[in-house]
Amino acid sequence: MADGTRALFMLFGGTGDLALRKLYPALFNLYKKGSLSKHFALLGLSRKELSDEEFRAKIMTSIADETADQQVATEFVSHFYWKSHDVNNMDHYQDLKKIGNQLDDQYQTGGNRVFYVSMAPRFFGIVAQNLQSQHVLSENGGFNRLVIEKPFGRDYQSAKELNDQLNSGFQENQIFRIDHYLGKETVEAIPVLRFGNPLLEAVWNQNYIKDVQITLAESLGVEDRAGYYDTAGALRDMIQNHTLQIVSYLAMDQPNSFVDTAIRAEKVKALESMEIYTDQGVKDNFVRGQYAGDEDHPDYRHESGVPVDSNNDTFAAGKIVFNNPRWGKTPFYIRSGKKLADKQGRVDIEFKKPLVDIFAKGTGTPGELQKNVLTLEIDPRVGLSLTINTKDSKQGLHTETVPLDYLQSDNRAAQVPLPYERLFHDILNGDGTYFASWPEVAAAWHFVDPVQQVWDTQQPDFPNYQQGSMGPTAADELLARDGNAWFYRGTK
Ligand SMILES: NC(=O)C1=CN([C@@H]2O[C@H](COP(=O)(O)OP(=O)(O)OC[C@H]3O[C@@H](n4cnc5c(N)ncnc54)[C@H](OP(=O)(O)O)[C@@H]3O)[C@@H](O)[C@H]2O)C=CC1
Ligand SMILES: O=C1O[C@H](COP(=O)(O)O)[C@@H](O)[C@H](O)[C@H]1O
Repeated sequence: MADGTRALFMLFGGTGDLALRKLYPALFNLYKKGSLSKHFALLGLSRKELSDEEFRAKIMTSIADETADQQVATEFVSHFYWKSHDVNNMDHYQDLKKIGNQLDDQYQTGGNRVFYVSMAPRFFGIVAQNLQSQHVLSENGGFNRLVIEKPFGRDYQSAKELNDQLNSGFQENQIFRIDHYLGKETVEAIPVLRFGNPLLEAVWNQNYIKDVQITLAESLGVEDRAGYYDTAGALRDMIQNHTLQIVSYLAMDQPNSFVDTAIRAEKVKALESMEIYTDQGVKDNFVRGQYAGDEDHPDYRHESGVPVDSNNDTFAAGKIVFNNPRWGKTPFYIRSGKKLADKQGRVDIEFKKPLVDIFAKGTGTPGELQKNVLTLEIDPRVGLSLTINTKDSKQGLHTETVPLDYLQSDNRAAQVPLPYERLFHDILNGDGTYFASWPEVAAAWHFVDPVQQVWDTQQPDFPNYQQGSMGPTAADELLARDGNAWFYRGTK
């Protein structure tokens, strides 16, 4: 990993939930695998007053599940330091500057700095601006990289304002907008599946693909995040970012080479060719939902922290139409929601049937040919399968469908890097392939904003789906109108 192994991390929100649950374990895994060398240090920051030792004890707890080897864990945490820091207090940045320089010298970091803002979104821009104006950026010839958590704005306008703030101190190639779905094994594999297999890429278009379905379903509800979630909803929380990012990898044209700039350029073109809906288009092509209660579980409006009159969407589904030659008539259906039948992240690609079914009038009792379906499983299993038509083993000609399957083994799954581990690795390498660029984020908001605007002005008929179902019936009708149906129906 060349010089990327040398770095000083400044982690804003160092005692936060995300840092403790995801970020430190991911860094620890990189350390165990040798991707982080002895030339790294991490300065944890928040308003809390902690000693280095108290901070290190928190890190030990955070990484406890990742190792039984106390010596490696102790070595790792010895690289961690704490500074009480209020991001609104300018004086505090002077301390950051001094400590940063000391740690650079002590760990010979080469002046490389990663600023990770793992805080509430209202602080993203403030931190970026203050780092620049208070001269905390490395001036020793190393790199300066800014990592921003989600959500990136709540509409195009707020995202643009945030982006302008970030740009005051950082250039686009220094900004890493985290979308943890892009660190998932199956999502990262999409470009390889498509561009590494001519037999797939040759048919990856409207001539052969009937429709594409993306499902990011969760069985959990809003849990303890109502404060955030009730201001976001499924459309902003899961569709604008994770779902449309997956759409972009599925829909883009082949880049000239597999480098981040070329890939991002193709992703943007795909996202910008999505049809932006009029108000009527939104009504025809998008469905929202909110879950009902049952005898054992409250409905969404009675979850802790949710207003009893909330019209927030806990489910969103839609149809995407592309105005480009590759996809012209092929719809992409997307859906995501909470309290659905299963935790299930997947892509189902339905191919067209042969124009003529020559087996339909054969001898015996022929079966009807079925569509080929390529399924990419993202969560909880990692795998892929392709259903194909073949002959069954009985006497006479009967067709049947069999799957060609790949399912990741438990053994292999145990070796797979965590999503945040992959993303940290890429940040250290300066590789933005699996991060959302600003034009992609902007295009996604341009698509989502009209939907949200219509929803904001219309009273929904909530609640409208049962917990444990796959969402409102209107989401099934959306596909039925085109003569299609969701391939994945849930296991309940
Ligand atoms: N938690 C999760 O599972 C996920 C979180 N995210 C995103 O990650 C980010 C962080 O979320 P999460 O960890 O849950 O948030 P938390 O509320 O758990 O942590 C927020 C952190 O910010 C610190 N903080 C708050 N105000 C200030 C201030 N003025 N100056 C300095 N530090 C401050 C807090 O510490 P203190 O009070 O001591 O100052 C705390 O360390 C958010 O953008 C969220 O959307 C994204 C996906 C999942
Ligand atoms: O970004 C988010 O993702 C999680 C789902 O992530 P997963 O990796 O568990 O599939 C979702 O629960 C959360 O609401 C959203 O903010």
